[in-house]
Amino acid sequence: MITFQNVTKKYQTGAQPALDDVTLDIERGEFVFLVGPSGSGKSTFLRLCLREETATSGQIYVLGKNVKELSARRTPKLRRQVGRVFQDFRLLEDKNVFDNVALAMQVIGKPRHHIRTAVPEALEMVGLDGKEKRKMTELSGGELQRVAIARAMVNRPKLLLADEPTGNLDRKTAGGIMSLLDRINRKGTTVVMATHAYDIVNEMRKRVVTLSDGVVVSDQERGIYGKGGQA
Ligand SMILES: Nc1ncnc2c1ncn2[C@@H]1O[C@H](COP(=O)(O)OP(=O)(O)OP(=O)(O)O)[C@@H](O)[C@H]1O
Repeated sequence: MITFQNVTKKYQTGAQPALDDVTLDIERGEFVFLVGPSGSGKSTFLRLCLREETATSGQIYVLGKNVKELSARRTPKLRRQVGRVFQDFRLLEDKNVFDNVALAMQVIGKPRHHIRTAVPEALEMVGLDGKEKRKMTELSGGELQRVAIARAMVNRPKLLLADEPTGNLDRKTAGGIMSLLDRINRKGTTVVMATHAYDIVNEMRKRVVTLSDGVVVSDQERGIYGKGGQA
């Protein structure tokens, strides 16, 4: 699903590489936590997967495609096949719940009748059925993240990349979001989640890849992080 072969990423301004000779395989169906201190390279890893940044050296394969060799025309196609969730939700404030999710289908030209059935299904999956008309200002943080997850999943991607998706949520709300991501994974979507939240990582007992200064320092099945774990 994702393969990094000896990937190094140096930003122009940085003296140290953000990722330094990273080799990693993520298989179809896995749930992987990417952990490590601030600045260890987690977001860089996720951005490289979608060619938002290009590797300085090494090879990256995502969904069977060599990311470096993708033409400008094919890059958007890859991005459309990958769902994404962020700490700050990135929703459109002036649109309601339905429209925020529908937009992900409209931009890729899905027909209106398909949107009319797929959006309510996605909202039901995240537990927001009945809230289609709500504005973003009328939702809690947890609900906003559920809208963002519905938007990420409405086109049924095989891969979901989540960058600190619980960072703005309290512990209990974060737990609800993690149950939802777990359910999405169990239905077959590969999930890669960058996080600092050691309590969540330790509870979930999934694969944990730990980065430190751009280097993979550990990779554990059913791993733990912080307090008794790595990093
Ligand atoms: N656009 C950029 N230009 C220059 N340097 C960058 C850029 N983005 C990230 N870096 C640097 O690359 C390194 C890795 O950053 P990255 O954002 O990938 O880390 P992170 O583990 O996601 O951190 P955080 O947990 O704080 O989000 C850091 O030293 C950072 O300062």
